[in-house]
Amino acid sequence: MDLIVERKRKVSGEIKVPGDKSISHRSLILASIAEGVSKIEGLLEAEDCLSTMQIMKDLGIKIEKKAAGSYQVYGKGLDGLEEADDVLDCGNSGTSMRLLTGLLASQDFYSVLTGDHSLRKRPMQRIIGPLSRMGAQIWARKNGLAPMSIRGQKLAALEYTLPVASAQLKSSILLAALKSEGETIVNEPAVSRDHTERMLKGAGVEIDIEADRIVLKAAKKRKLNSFEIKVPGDISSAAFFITAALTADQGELLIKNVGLNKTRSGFIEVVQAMGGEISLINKKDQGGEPTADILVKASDLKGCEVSGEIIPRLIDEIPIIAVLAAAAEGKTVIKDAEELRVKETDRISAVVNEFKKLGIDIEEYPDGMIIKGPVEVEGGIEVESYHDHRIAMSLAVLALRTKKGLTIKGSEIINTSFPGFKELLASL
Ligand SMILES: O=C(O)C1=C[C@@H](OP(=O)(O)O)[C@@H](O)[C@H](O)C1
Ligand SMILES: C=C(OP(=O)(O)O)C(=O)O
Repeated sequence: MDLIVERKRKVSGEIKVPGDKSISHRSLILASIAEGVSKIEGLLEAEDCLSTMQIMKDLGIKIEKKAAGSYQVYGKGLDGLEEADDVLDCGNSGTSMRLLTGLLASQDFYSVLTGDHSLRKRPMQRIIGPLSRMGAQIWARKNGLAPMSIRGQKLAALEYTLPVASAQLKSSILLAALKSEGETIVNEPAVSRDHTERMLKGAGVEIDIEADRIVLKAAKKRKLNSFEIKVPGDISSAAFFITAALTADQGELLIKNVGLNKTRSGFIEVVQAMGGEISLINKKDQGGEPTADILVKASDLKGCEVSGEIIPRLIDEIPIIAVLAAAAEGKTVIKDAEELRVKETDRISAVVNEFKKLGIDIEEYPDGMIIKGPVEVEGGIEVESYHDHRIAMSLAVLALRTKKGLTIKGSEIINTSFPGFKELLASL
């Protein structure tokens, strides 16, 4: 499907973005293995999270929709899942596949996980390795690609240092370890999003979170209490609208109730380093996650360097940071971000290809890119989504400051994380 986005030089209004994708996946999974009924409000009803929901239903969990975004999950405890009678389909969602492989590795039955053509190219050896050391039996295609099949086993505890800062890998190990008795320790090379740890703790599991070292305490038998959660707005979705407002000629945008967990909010620090006028107001704590309203104004931006420990705290925001960079005065250097090459598409080459088509000064590096701005973009052409929601949305925001707009091909992929994006962008 084509998405046509015209030039728009004033961006203002008050909006809300849908619920956080990472927290939504985890709410569904943890509620399913908790004891009794959990209530989720503000769940992200996007294709990725609906894949996780369908899989939990396929594993015998009753999940009832009460209203838009509002669900009741009838958890059956850590031993309550049942073997599904068919293949479990994760669609486009790496989070579903990696977290659920961990969970299913310790369940006493057989499972097969697959996904769409993009997910079937993404690296799964990174989870198969540590899970196998715990005793898991997992088979994959050559080079550790899905479909994967799992013969659930009793697993041993593990101390493991992640080779990459990945919350999916960390969470996969923690979920696998829940039914083992010993102490499982995960060390990270840099801090990645910590929603799994916070939510496990909230559900009564004994877990110590010391920045880059997570300790799941030894226990004869663990149990998760059921919970009620209000999922905050997704900072990764808000980033597109923050960028639209910052790169406009005029206007002021208020985005209500966005999750601002430190392990996720590197994007806000980059906006500040670039001189963007952004303020966080009405700060709150919402079920163990910090939230705020974000007020952002059209700003003169300057280039900056984005590298090192901040990268995992803004990993999904790098394509939209590239859009900020193209509007900023001077050079923006993005490095240490080679993980972008194994997302829904190779996000470094996707951004570089499409920006070059548009006449933006951009250079590609193995671990990032250098962009020199500001650039007046003519537009009036077609650009590609590469079957990647974040590439599609980044190009849609870039289109707002082109002279002749852009046609974004394959834009239906946006529904994997942000249903209603097109309408919200048009409403500004
Ligand atoms: O755990 C999560 O919810 C996620 C972790 C990140 O992936 P990695 O763990 O591969 O870095 C991120 O890119 C993804 O969108 C969501
Ligand atoms: C990388 C992403 O998601 P996932 O890994 O769950 O497919 C993303 O949403 O940008």
